[in-house]
Amino acid sequence: MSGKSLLLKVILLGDGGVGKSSLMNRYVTNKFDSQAFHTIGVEFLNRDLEVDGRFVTLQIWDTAGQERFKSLRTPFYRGADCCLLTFSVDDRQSFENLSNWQKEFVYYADVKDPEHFPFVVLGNKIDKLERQVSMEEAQTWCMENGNYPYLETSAKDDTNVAVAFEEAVRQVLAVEEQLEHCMLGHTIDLHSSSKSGSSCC
Ligand SMILES: Nc1nc2c(ncn2[C@@H]2O[C@H](COP(=O)(O)OP(=O)(O)OP(=O)(O)O)[C@@H](O)[C@H]2O)c(=O)[nH]1
Ligand SMILES: [Mg+2]
Repeated sequence: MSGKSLLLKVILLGDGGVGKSSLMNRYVTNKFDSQAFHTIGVEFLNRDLEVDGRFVTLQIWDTAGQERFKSLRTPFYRGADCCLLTFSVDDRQSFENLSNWQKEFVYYADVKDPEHFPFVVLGNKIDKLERQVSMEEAQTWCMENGNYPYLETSAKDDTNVAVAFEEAVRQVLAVEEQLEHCMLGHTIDLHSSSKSGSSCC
């Protein structure tokens, strides 16, 4: 199955101004705009990549973080394979709002099994000297809220941007593999007289 290209939808959520559009644009067009405008509603861009031998078309959905655009962004959460919860390391409030973003996503995307949904947390703008959130604090939040991967990025300097999107793909593939494994377990179970089939689901 490694020959087929997989279409994955990943969605960037987080407060207005944390750098979601800048991360997407850096990754897809390798450009950075220091005077970027706030996003209104949603925008998306595609990029093809290969991760661990799998060919993937990543459809990156960039949403408007400002509260007044809530009704324009939430209809687009459904069908997302991965959610990138983004904050800015120089903006404490954007870090404290991560839980709200997570809840908003789970609700509007109608995620059936939130505990196993692949979230990845990004602390952006690490090029800035005046930090308000330490790496340790962000890592602790990730551990306590679902053991999510945490990556520190800079869209400006192109630090860890590709790594972040690749990690999103890895998280989705890992969940997919687990599901395949479970389904295989059930198949074996149906034809087996013993009750020793897989019970991972
Ligand atoms: N220093 C620095 N500035 C950044 C970085 N990423 C984004 N910015 C700047 O931060 C501002 C906001 O960036 P955006 O990408 O528009 O933020 P956003 O999260 O898309 O904001 P909304 O569309 O309102 O939700 C812009 O002026 C960017 O140039 C970064 O890594 N480092
Ligand atoms: Mg934006």
